[in-house]
Amino acid sequence: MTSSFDPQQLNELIRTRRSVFVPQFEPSKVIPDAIIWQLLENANWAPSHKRTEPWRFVVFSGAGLQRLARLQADLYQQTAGFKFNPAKHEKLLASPLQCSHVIALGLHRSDDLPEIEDVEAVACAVQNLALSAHAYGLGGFWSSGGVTYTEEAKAFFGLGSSDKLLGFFHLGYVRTPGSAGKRGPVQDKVRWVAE
Ligand SMILES: Cc1cc2nc3c(=O)[nH]c(=O)nc-3n(C[C@H](O)[C@H](O)[C@H](O)COP(=O)(O)O)c2cc1C
Repeated sequence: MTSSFDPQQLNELIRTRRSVFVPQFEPSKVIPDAIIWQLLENANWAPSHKRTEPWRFVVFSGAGLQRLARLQADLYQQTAGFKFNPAKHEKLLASPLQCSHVIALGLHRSDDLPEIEDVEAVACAVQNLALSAHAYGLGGFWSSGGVTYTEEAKAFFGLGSSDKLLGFFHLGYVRTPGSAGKRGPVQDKVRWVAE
């Protein structure tokens, strides 16, 4: 079977995708929801063992970003204890408002698979989302900070007690591109057995 895709384009897309962080976003420039749906559709085409499709997304935009900011900051205040850091609290309040959209990344547990397979499938979905954002000329990054792994956050994102919140994908138009990426040689991570 011959492919109608250009592998060079895919190589370029994958290798030039960079995490673009909130201070690099164009403030107050909003991505059309139709594009966000394309990113979500591509995320939904990720593979999953037994087709459990464990990814669950909650999209925040407009006034929803303020709700997210308030929720994160309040939850952090309630759960941080002696580690409470006012600068972190301030950042949790401010950073969603500098994004076009923030997508909470949830994992819905399947009863008949090891948890790691659900995590793997959600990670595939998030990578589809990240590459799609890059293809549309958007910036974004996966954050697992803030309230990500707190039990208290789950209910707000429609997750049950055995489900997981894996973080947030922040999205915006790029004002300041990141520096070139860097990876160690793939040869150092591969063992090739041919005989
Ligand atoms: C599961 C996961 C969690 C991450 N969490 C954070 C985070 O909390 N804060 C952050 O600045 N970057 C986070 N990142 C982004 C990484 O810092 C980034 O991917 C890495 O530096 C490589 O850069 P690149 O994405 O431009 O190739 C996360 C990435 C992954 C895959």
